[in-house]
Amino acid sequence: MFVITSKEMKELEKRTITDFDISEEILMERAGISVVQAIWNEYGEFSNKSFVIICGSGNNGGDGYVVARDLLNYTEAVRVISVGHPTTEVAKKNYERYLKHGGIVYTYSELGLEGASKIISEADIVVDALFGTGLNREINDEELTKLIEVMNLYSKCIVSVDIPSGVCADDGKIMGCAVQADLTVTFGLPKVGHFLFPGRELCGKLKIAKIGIPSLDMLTCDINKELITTEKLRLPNRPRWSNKGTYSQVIIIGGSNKYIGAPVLSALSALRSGASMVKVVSVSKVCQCAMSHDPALICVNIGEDFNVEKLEDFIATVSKDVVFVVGPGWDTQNSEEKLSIIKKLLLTSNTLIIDADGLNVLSQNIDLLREKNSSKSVILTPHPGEFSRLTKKSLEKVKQNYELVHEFSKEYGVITVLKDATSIVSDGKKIYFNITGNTSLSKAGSGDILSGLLAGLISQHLEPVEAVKTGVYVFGLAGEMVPVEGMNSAFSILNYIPEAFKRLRESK
Ligand SMILES: NC(=O)C1=CN([C@@H]2O[C@H](COP(=O)(O)OP(=O)(O)OC[C@H]3O[C@@H](n4cnc5c(N)ncnc54)[C@H](OP(=O)(O)O)[C@@H]3O)[C@@H](O)[C@H]2O)[C@H](O)CC1
Ligand SMILES: [K+]
Repeated sequence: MFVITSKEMKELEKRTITDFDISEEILMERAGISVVQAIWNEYGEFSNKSFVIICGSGNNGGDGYVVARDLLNYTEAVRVISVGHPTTEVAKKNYERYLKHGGIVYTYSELGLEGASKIISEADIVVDALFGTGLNREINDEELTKLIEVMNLYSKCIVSVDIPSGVCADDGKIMGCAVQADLTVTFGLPKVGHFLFPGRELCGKLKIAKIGIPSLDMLTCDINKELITTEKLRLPNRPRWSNKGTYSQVIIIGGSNKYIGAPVLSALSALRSGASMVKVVSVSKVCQCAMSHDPALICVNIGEDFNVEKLEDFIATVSKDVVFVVGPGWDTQNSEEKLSIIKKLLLTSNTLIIDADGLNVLSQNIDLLREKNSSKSVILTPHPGEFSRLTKKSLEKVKQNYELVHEFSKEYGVITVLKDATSIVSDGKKIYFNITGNTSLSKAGSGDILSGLLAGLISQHLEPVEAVKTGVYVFGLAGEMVPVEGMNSAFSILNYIPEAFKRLRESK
């Protein structure tokens, strides 16, 4: 499903109006009616319910007046609190129509905070039509801030029109203060702010209503952002005649005497996601740990401690058809030598996933990525801390920064997975958001599982970007399958990976 910014939404709206002769009025009418329908579907019939609609001065408020008018068809218990007189032609029209239908409007300036609080607390459902995609600055007006606080404090239930007022549609950030909705009904296509935190949390349940905007193909509009959903995801093809040689080997280079388990988690995850042969190349203790967990793993022991020559010798023997994962549990000692290993791996034509300390080492010389073999796919799987080191930008600046993920991937010719509660993937062309998962994944070791899972999918010949999309989605699903959220070790997530794949296969 495509995801858009407020600017893109305005462009789609404009083309719908000019190229398809569907007026702004029709769009607003349909937007308002779709909110009423969504409320009915969610909360049941209206005869025993009371409503208050908080309308701002723009078209979001205009939608609110349509909602109010349509609700009058079902109940008399409808009130509007207007915050500023409607300023656009269509909003004005719908304000007038509501009045003509006998609708009651209180102005916030006359009611004051106390009066507004009373009306809000008495209503069963508060419809938030204060600001939508037109919010263009921080809300710093004291009276507005107080109103939003009162809505959050006293409402029994809030339904936001398009987006919770105060949430920036383009990045999900709170612009001073914001409404916490129970249900949000958006129009046409979801906006980025619906999927990035805190906006994602403030939406409550999200419904996407069709209001008559033609498809992107018809509008000849190129949108480069998508939400990862099951329909388009690819799964590996495993022909019945295949044998272990049909698939690529997965080779995990990582682990240290400090972090013994990380590469083992990665390796076990690769097996769970379908890899046929997984090697762990590491120090003795890691190899022992790997063997004790699964004798089917193949270990290449480089000695008691990190040994660059032995690693180089091993890499020289590796055939073409391999997926490398470098970094889980590596630690950052001997970073110069480790950097030289990454350089060697970048020169092979095999797919390379760089994770964890592999990324921390790489951040000392990011330009190494420019030397990669041109036919090669490189995947980086940073969490925000690692991405901050890679880009030399503050954590604040990189968190959820989908444009940066996009630019970085384009600049270095890599696929980047910025892992977070909403993960962001880019191959430098498109941007994908993944929203599966929960806090069962917020655990040490879960990143190692993801890198192994991606390697397992690529070993079964999925295109790297397809593997990444499927991988992050399935990884999230596996996290959601933990019986009690958060009460788990990362290790237990491994058990849910096959089941998560099954669920994805069945849902297609
Ligand atoms: N896009 C579509 O296809 C459709 C959209 N609809 C609805 O329209 C809104 C967007 O409407 P718009 O009029 O562009 O914007 P808003 O209603 O969200 O807000 C604009 C008004 O708010 C003022 N504003 C903005 N930021 C602040 C702030 N921080 N503090 C105070 N006031 C603020 C702004 O004032 P200006 O001074 O900047 O002019 C405007 O007065 C969309 O979200 C949908 O709900 C359609 O009806 C259906 C089709
Ligand atoms: K709103």
